[in-house]
Amino acid sequence: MLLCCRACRTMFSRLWGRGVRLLSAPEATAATAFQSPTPLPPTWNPDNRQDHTIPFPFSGASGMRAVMVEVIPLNIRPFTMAPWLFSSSQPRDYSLPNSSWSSEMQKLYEHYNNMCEVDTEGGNKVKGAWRRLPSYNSCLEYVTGGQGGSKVLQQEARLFTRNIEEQGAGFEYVVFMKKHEKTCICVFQPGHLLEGPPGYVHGGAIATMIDSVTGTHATYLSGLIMTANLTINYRSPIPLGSVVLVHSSLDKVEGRKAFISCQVTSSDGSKLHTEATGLFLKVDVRHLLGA
Ligand SMILES: CCCCCCCCCCCC(=O)SCCNC(=O)CCNC(=O)[C@H](O)C(C)(C)COP(=O)(O)OP(=O)(O)OC[C@H]1O[C@@H](n2cnc3c(N)ncnc32)[C@H](O)[C@@H]1OP(=O)(O)O
Repeated sequence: MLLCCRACRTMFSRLWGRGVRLLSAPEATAATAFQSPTPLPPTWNPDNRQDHTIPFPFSGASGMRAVMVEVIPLNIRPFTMAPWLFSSSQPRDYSLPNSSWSSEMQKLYEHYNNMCEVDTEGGNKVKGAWRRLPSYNSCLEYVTGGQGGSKVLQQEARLFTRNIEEQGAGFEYVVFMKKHEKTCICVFQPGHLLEGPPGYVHGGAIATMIDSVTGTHATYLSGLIMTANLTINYRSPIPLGSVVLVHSSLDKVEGRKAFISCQVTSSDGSKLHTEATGLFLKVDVRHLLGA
């Protein structure tokens, strides 16, 4: 971490005593040498090819004094760190269309969105079978899970799938839920940063999407949950930049356990890419906070 501006120094002061220390001059030199500019591999899309370099050493406004500090990993859980690290003002809904969405993605979004409940001019809601689930940091009003759950989710931390700033580069997706049938469908457009085999999506990125969609589904049905088990079979590769559907359906609930199955298919449903089953356990908020 480089203390180069007021924001960095503010964050540093918040983290001081929680696993952060100043580096000595030789240590700082070694750290900067280690982080020299590294070109990343070319991206999957020939039209989109560019060398990504990390500008370093930092060349900020003149007159600023940069200091290296080391962040020592401590047993600090992300939920307890979140309020200091993420402090933008208004939560943004990352599941709304943006300019990176292909026309197919947009079309599928509109298809499901047109079947969702809508607000009328009189302020009433007209019921549709489907509901669009807003992204992690703007979903509080819909979450089952009581006050404790709300407190955890009230923070503005983003699910990591929503942490790639460049639109279209990572996980572009929107989830819709059909509550009465206990199903969810996610329209997913994987971007070039998710590359695994050349031109195809990395299996870990597919697992991430499956966990996120089924986990979100379980959260809306049961409140706070954690994934206990996820079993995945990869049937056919997913081309980067394509649009696929992630189908999630609740199989059964047994006490704290929700069993959910999932299929990833091509957008017309004709090709099966991946199938999975997951077990989600309802947890107390204290479990997440490590109490
Ligand atoms: C609004 C949207 C925003 C929210 C949107 C969020 C979307 C993203 C969701 C991402 C979710 C994640 O990735 S969560 C991160 C990945 N997961 C984790 O890190 C979980 C780590 N594991 C744990 O914390 C724990 O092991 C738990 C919570 C899973 C279970 O612990 P526990 O609560 O103490 O339960 P325990 O007594 O052990 O077990 C209870 C019962 O479950 C069974 N059980 C427990 N684990 C397993 C297992 N792996 N496979 C089979 N069965 C199991 C036990 O046999 C027992 O059955 P019986 O004897 O009662 O019959």
